[in-house]
Amino acid sequence: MGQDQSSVFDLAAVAAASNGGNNDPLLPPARYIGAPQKPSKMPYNKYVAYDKQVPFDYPERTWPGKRLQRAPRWCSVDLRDGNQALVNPMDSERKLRFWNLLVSLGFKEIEVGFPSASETDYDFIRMLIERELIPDDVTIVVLTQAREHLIRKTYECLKGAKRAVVHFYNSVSVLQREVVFRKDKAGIKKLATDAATLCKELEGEAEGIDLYYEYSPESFTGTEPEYAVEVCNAVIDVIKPTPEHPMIINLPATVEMTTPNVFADQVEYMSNNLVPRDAVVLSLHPHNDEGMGVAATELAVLAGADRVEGCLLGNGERTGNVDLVTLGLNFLTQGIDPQIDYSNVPEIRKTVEYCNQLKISERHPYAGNFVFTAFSGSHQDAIKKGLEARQVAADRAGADLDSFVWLVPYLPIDPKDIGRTYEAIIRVNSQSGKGGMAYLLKTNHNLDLPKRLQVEFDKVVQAYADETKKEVKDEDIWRLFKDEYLPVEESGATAAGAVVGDSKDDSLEQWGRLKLLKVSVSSGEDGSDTVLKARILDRGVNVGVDEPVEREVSGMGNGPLAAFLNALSNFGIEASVMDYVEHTMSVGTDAMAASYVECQIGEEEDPRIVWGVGIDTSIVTSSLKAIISAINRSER
Ligand SMILES: CC(=O)SCCNC(=O)CCNC(=O)[C@H](O)C(C)(C)COP(=O)(O)OP(=O)(O)OC[C@H]1O[C@@H](n2cnc3c(N)ncnc32)[C@H](O)[C@@H]1OP(=O)(O)O
Ligand SMILES: CC(C)C(=O)C(=O)O
Ligand SMILES: [Mg+2]
Repeated sequence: MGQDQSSVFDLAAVAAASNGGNNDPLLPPARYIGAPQKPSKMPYNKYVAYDKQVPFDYPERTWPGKRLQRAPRWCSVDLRDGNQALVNPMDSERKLRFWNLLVSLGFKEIEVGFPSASETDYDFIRMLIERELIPDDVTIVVLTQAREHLIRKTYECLKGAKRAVVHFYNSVSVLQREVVFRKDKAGIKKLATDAATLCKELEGEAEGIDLYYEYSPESFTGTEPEYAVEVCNAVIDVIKPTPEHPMIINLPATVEMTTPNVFADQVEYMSNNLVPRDAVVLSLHPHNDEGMGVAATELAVLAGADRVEGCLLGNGERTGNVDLVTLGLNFLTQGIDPQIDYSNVPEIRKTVEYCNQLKISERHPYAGNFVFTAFSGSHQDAIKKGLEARQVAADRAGADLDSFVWLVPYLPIDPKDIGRTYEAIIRVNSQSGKGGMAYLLKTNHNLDLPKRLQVEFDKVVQAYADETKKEVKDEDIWRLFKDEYLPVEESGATAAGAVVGDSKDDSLEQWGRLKLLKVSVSSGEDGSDTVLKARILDRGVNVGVDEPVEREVSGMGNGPLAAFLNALSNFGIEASVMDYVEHTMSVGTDAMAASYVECQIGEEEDPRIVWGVGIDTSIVTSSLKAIISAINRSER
């Protein structure tokens, strides 16, 4: 170790002794409700606040006032950093599959491996070069430590490539200088400049290759930014990039150890102090140790970074490299072209999971199974209303719905834009409300239930959800709905003259006293009243026990509904219609209609308010069936 500082552990111990360095005893107590929180047994005194390890402030920062305006240059490091983090590193078949995916998505810079580290990496890169699998507009990047034999091997591997970036790195952090390299600042800087000098010397062996360089002050986040500038500028001085032939200075958050605002300050400081800045592509290589990789990257882009390295769906060392899919789609949702084609996220996910032999989480942004699914009632209600309002607004504007502006509560992106569907947007469980069930009935069964009917049927669904304690699938909702509202057909038979639209489902118990078999409607003699004749099966109140009887009844009224209610008085049933809604369910000659009636049934002093539903090819018949449905339900 050099003489320019005492041990990092001594400094840390001093800071830790003062409560990690940042606990402020003078802060007023936090406001709270109820009992105060108790001190935990967590060993916080072991840890040292970031700015006590590497003091840094940058009041000149300008990034907080900036906004994202264009996509950075993207570089995938899946085949190198992602690969080195896998339980089973990719074989050449998997690497090639990943490579093909990256090329097809539009990546123009791809780090293809660490050729001096393994034969697999070396051979894979040779295969790409020799089989001419690298499109002219794609640049490969190869990584090497700043060590002579590894650099030499790297150049050997590149022979025959058209264009390549040699990426060399060495750690420069306070901790690694002391514990890994056991060198002082000057010694670490020399490691970097020696590597740069060797690279320049080896250029003779890289004849015919359009060669570029990338240097990473590894563990940048644990490094004094002033020192990182000193090392990077020394490397730049050796490489001598120009604006026409720039080099990449890549700032790795090898370990994420600060809040994103501090990282952005560090990056802006670097951006302002690298010389000559216009010959440098300033790059980020964020990891996600504290779960803020995406946030840190976005702020650091505001702070001046030109380029971002990461992995698809966030694979990578420990908690991963920053997720390029999330980043790209975050740009998209800000109205900025990500310049990478993420229009088929399920396909990307399939390939990434296959190649990495690792599964992503159900909640993974944009790609997880549940990210377009709402279980909770108020979310479902808002999504349903939002989708409907958007449709209305697009129709009003005469615009194509697929390209119409996307504003839907709880859905930051149109699932269709990334190859996902609406199918699973709304799923129902005990946390759901009427909106979810209504959405599924509308989307999957063309039934647009009136609001009060939704409220009524929701109680049935809710009771089922509470009883089963499971998700209520669309097929469950449909069975519950049929069982509740639609008269059940006798198993295996269709009664003579039966009207269509009855539910046939052998698994449902048959119930319901009345069944409409046939109906005819005509005008009365003076043309003012409607005369209705109906054949009705009366199975008795105790269905399956009482003997069924078929009865012909007739009635008159100022319309089919009134005439039918009048006819039903023959069964001693008193009913009146309070609300009536109908709609067609499909178009064409065999179009079906759905009717919903809210009926008051029974004595005036003790009436029951129930909804009934009818489905038929004839609107009139569907409305009569809806009345039968309501009456049957009132007696159930
Ligand atoms: C943050 C990152 O992701 S960096 C990339 C890390 N990726 C990988 O390591 C994957 C591939 N690496 C490997 O397979 C191996 O490390 C190899 C083949 C490259 C090198 O293997 P080895 O030489 O056997 O060993 P190892 O990696 O342990 O080397 C450690 C030595 O290199 C030095 N070293 C480590 N990194 C660097 C570097 N970037 N530049 C210069 N020296 C370095 C260490 O200080 C240590 O030196 P010492 O032996 O004098 O103590
Ligand atoms: C080699 C460097 C760029 C790296 O992967 C890291 O620091 O995380
Ligand atoms: Mg890394």
